[in-house]
Order: sequence, then structure tokens, then C-alpha cells
Amino acid sequence: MDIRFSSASVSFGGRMVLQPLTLTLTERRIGIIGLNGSGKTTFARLINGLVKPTTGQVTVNGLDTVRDASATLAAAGFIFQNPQHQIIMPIVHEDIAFGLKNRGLKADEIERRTAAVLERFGIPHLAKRRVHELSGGETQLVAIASVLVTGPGILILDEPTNQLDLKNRRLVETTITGLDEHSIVISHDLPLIEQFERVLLFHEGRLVVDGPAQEAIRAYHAVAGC
Ligand SMILES: Nc1ncnc2c1ncn2[C@@H]1O[C@H](COP(=O)(O)OP(=O)(O)OP(=O)(O)O)[C@@H](O)[C@H]1O
Repeated sequence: MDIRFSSASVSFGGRMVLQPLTLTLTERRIGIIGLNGSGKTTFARLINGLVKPTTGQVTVNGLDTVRDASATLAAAGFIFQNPQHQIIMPIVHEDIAFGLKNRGLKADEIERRTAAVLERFGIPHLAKRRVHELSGGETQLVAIASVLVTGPGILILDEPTNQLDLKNRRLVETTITGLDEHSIVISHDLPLIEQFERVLLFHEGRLVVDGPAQEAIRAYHAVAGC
């Protein structure tokens, strides 16, 4: 993974919500922390082109997120804060197959890949379940499976353990830390974040710490005043 920000900033309606930043991300597990409204989601959305830089440039494995928008989307999958919003089909198996159908794969290949990803996440028993009947943890796993089945090398997750009970949180945490793909995770779940190789702390639209997890978490407590 090689993600480069070159003087990239974001303004909405003339207000700069992300100050210009220049950095390169290559680590396997990267955490993003900060208070509400500090710019975390905006930063993460720049990576797969959901938000365009107002100034500067962002590239993902050499792809420009604006010029090469669809290739960037294929390289970096995104799991939204409310994953139920990105689940499109009513049945789990159909939802996982959806992205593969869109890519024009043959039926037997779709079936093979769908079964493999269900197996990978330990959820073959959910294949025929209705999506709206799943628990929060199951919904997260299905959303992750639906994105990873298309083969992005990078997964960006926006608060993946938010609103999960302790058991489901552990399940999703273990799934994320065990991924082969590179992951970039926005989270207030500090026990998860403290396992990561590199953590970025945002405050009021600025990247204020970029370093080891312990250092960033200590600084987070300081800016939060607790
Ligand atoms: N599409 C948009 N239009 C206008 N303002 C926006 C837009 N998206 C985000 N903002 C503003 O940008 C700032 C940063 O928002 P962002 O969602 O990146 O923060 P965050 O750190 O992810 O917050 P949270 O932890 O609450 O999800 C906020 O003031 C937000 O209101």
C-alpha cells in the first residue's frame, strides 16, 4: 500500500475542515482518532475519492483519486459508519454477490467467491438470512465481506465497533486485526487502536500527532481534557 497526500486540504462552503497535509501511508494497520468533527471521516474519504481534495492531490498506489476515480474505488473499499446503509440486497448471499455481478463475473465464479468469503469470515450460516434481521456484529461482518469479496487491497472502516456490545465488538476487532488487507480504521475504540502500528490524531481539522499508538492516544486524552 502506498497512499500519498500532497498538500491536500478540504473546504466545504468556503470553510476549511481539513488543513493541508502531506504524508505517505504504507503501514498495515493505521488508526485515526480525534474528537467529533475533527476531520477524521473527511480524511478517510479522501483516500478512496468519496471526497475530492479542494487543494493538492491524493494518490493510492499511484492512482490519482480524482483522475482515476473508479480504479481508486476498486483499490480502497470503504465501510461506512452505518453499514446497513451500504447493504443493498435483502439477503446476505445476494448482497455479497452484488459487487461481483456488477463486475460482470460468470455465475459459477460469483458462487465460488461468495462461498469463499462467507467461509473466510465464519458466516456461511448467514448466507440465506435477511439482512435487516442481522445483529450489529453480523451486519458489520457482512458489510466487510461484501466489500472484500471484490478484492480491494485496502479497507477503510469508519467506526466499525461503534454501537456493538462487548461480544460483537471483540468479534469485529479480531476480524479487523486478522485481515490480510491493509486497513485504515477510524475509531473511538482505544483498545483496538492501541494495537495499530501507526495512529493519526486529528484536532480541529489538523493532523496533530502522527506516530506510535501510545503517543497518539496520550495526546488524544490531553486534547479531550480527560
Ligand atoms: N459534506 C459536508 N458539507 C459541509 N460540511 C461538512 C461535510 N462533511 C463534513 N463537514 C464538516 O467537516 C467537519 C469535519 O467533519 P468529519 O465528519 O470529517 O469529522 P469527524 O472527525 O469524522 O467527526 P465524527 O467523529 O463526529 O464522525 C465537521 O465540522 C463537519 O460538519
